[in-house]
Amino acid sequence: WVYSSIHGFNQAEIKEKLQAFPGGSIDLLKQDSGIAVLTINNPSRMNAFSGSMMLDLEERVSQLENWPEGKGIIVQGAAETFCSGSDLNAVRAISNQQDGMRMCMFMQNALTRLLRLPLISVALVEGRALGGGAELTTACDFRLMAAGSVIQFVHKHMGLVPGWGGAARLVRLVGSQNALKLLGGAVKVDPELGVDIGLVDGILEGHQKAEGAATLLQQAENWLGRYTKGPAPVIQAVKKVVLSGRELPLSEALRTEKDVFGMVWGAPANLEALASKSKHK
Ligand SMILES: CCCC(=O)SCCNC(=O)CCNC(=O)[C@H](O)C(C)(C)COP(=O)(O)OP(=O)(O)OC[C@H]1O[C@@H](n2cnc3c(N)ncnc32)[C@H](O)[C@@H]1OP(=O)(O)O
Repeated sequence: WVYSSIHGFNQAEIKEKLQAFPGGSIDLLKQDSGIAVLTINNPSRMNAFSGSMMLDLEERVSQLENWPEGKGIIVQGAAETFCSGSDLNAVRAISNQQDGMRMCMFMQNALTRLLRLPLISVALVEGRALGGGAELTTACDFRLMAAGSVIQFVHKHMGLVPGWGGAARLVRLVGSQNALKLLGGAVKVDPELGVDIGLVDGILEGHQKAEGAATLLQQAENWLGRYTKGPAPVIQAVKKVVLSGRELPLSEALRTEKDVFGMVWGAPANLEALASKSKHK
């Protein structure tokens, strides 16, 4: 948690406020494969985040934090587009300083917890990821874009900067020079530019209607499958050591790595591998 009561954050207050802006949902499907699909679902507003969807998001993240069999997660938008950011109707209604700060802290908490899940996460971007939608993509470990899609930090055009943690994460992903260009120019990032600057990890074939053709979700599941093959405790351990390396100072990250190593050492997957005398040719 980035913010708690010691930072003057009153979660109950903002939850009550957000509840007053209903519409849409965040849907979670946990699959037997250990891959969950989280869908941003508000098609009549291009999957913009209503207040109740912000609350839903936090609830879904809590459910994923308690999923021992989980290995990966794909975040997608409903109806062939990703997410157009915050719902501008809600934004207008809470445009005062105090509510804005509370919403910002609430969303930073939720998205930080999403990124810190012990699951390998992928944002599957089809259509547009705008404003807060672009920020959401940075709260995943990887981003895959369908041909013709766009990620755009449109905040400057709204007289804003990112507030859901998107700027801090973007700098870590693409470096400060590229982040400054993307935010300062509100640049439309297409899949090719995304790959060039290291924001995007793969480009998916356009949505194919032909019978037998893989859907974008299937393509994303296949892509993620390379990294989630194996027992859940091992995949979760992989995510934990990378996360600590990414977020913590070196000595702390090393101590965390030792603790995580202690959890997999001598555990069933390790003993099975030793017994099978596997060769890594
Ligand atoms: C810290 C967070 C910062 C933020 O996220 S600020 C919000 C940033 N996002 C935006 O400003 C997006 C504004 N919307 C647009 O640019 C366009 O609607 C967009 C997404 C390019 C789609 O354009 P079109 O394909 O022409 O479709 P359209 O404009 O007719 O939209 C269809 C319906 O969706 C609605 N919509 C789209 N984005 C929304 C949003 N963010 N909040 C609330 N409603 C939104 C839009 O008003 C329209 O509704 P209606 O059919 O007129 O009732």
